[in-house]
Formats: sequence, C-alpha cells, structure tokens
Amino acid sequence: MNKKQLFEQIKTKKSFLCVGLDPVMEQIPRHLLKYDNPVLEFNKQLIDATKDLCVAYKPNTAFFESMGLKGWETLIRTWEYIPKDIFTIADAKRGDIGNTSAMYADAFFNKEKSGMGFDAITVAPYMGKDSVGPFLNHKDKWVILLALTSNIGHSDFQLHQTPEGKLYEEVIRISSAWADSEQLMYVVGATRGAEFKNIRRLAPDNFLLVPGVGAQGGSLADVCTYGLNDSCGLLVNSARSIIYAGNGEDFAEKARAEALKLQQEMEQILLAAGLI
Ligand SMILES: O=C(O)c1cc(=O)[nH]c(=O)n1[C@@H]1O[C@H](COP(=O)(O)O)[C@@H](O)[C@H]1O
Repeated sequence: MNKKQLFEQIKTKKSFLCVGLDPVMEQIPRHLLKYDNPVLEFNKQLIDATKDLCVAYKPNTAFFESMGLKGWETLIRTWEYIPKDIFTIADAKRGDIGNTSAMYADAFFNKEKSGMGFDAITVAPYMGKDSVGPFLNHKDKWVILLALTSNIGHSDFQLHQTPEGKLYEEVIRISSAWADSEQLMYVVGATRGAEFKNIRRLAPDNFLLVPGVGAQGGSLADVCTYGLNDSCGLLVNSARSIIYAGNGEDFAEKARAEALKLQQEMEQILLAAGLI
C-alpha cells in the first residue's frame, strides 16, 4: 500500500488507528482455550470486531516468537486473516549486517518464501545505512525506523547530545537521505508529545508510527497538536487497552468499544484539521 492509498483509507474510515496484536496466552479469555489454536481465534475475533475502525494492524512478533513453532504459524495465519486493504506492520525491530537484513526482509515481506507479505517492518537504525538498505530494496514496502521511543530508556541514547543535535534527530536527518516519505516512516512514542513539533521540523512529510496511547498513558490530543500533516501522517497504535479491554465471552465487543472511542476521537481531530 502506498502513501496515497494509506491516506485514502484514513479518510474513508475517518481513523488513523493501528491496533496492536500482542497476544499473551495467559491473558486471553478462558473460553477460547477450547479451540485448537486459541491465540489465532483471539486474533481473528479481534480483527472481525475492529477492522472497520482501524487502518492498520501491528502484530509484535515477540508475542508470537515466544510461542515457538506454533507462534510462528499463528503469526502467518494472523497476517493472512487481515483484510488486504488494511496496512500491516510486522513489529519485529530488526536490523543486522546487509546479507542478514536481506533475510529478515524476506521473512516479513516475501510471501512466496515465508508466507508473510507485510506492508511494513519496524527496524532499528543503530547499524546504519547498509543494515536498513535491504528492507528498502523491497520497493513497494515500508521501513519504520525507531526514532524516539516511548519507553523510559529512550533517554539513554536517543537524547544524547551530538555536535549536530540529539541522537534521535541525527537518526531522522541522516536516514531521510536513504529513502523518501513514500517508503520511510519513523516510530515516535505517544509519551513524547512535547517533541512532536521538533520531529515535524525534521520529518514534515513522513508518516509517524505512534505507540503508547492507552496502557502507556500517551495522549492522542497532544500527539495530534503538532503531529498531523496534510496527509494525516500519523498511525496511532494501541494494543493492551483494546485487546484486553475485556476477558470474558464479550471480549471482542469490549475491544470494539475501546477502538470505537479512539476512532471517534480521531474523526473529530481529522474534521477539525480539515482533512476529511
Ligand atoms: O515499535 C513499536 O511499535 C514500539 C515502539 C515504542 O517506542 N514503544 C512501543 O510501545 N512500541 C510497541 O508498541 C506496542 C505498545 O503496546 P501497548 O502499550 O499495549 O499499547 C508494543 O508492541 C510495543 O512493543
């Protein structure tokens, strides 16, 4: 899906919500345990309940990898189940020397080889251009580079002052020469509301993947004050606050209700900004 198509989806659905699919076996509703693959059933029911309210799904691969062989299969089946007009992000946070990154790119982008054809993957920038390049070589796919993350430890490296500016600013400035806003997004945590003005100065046209609304306490309104651009430019992710909104037989309805709240807030924001 290209940038124009993504913006069209946002306008059609009046939403820039990305639902995070981070399933933990111990936390899924007990009545699903009767299924052969309870986690897959959990994901499918969540997707059915929220697919008209969101424009993207982001399975974090750790939650699947931790379940071994079955988890990997569940990730593939989950990707297959997501409607093809919805943007899919493999939150894998990869990046290695070039020939290894090429294998990671095939693992998440090359459907013929791996069974998964995600639209985008999260990538760590630390190893530099030749580690990110193999992902960018997949012309119709997106790289979402970690810039300013939502966790406490973001200050350990990302805020380090370099002669040119903070390290995360350098990540954006340097990487923006590797690809344009048709292929490159940045992760900026919702908990970093105050920094969005600065981020937009450095990356005016790029989409930003913004996790941290919900369980981590980030504010959608704060993110949007400076984060919106003329093609929306934001994919705001929430996982736990949606997928674990309930844990009984009505868990999918409860998840839908949480997603609806965010979608309605987003609709008002898009309207106020004149984007819809
Ligand atoms: O790349 C990410 O998605 C990510 C970056 C970041 O800075 N912070 C962050 O929370 N995430 C991911 O976004 C999701 C947040 O989940 P919730 O806190 O449950 O909404 C998890 O899958 C995290 O791994």
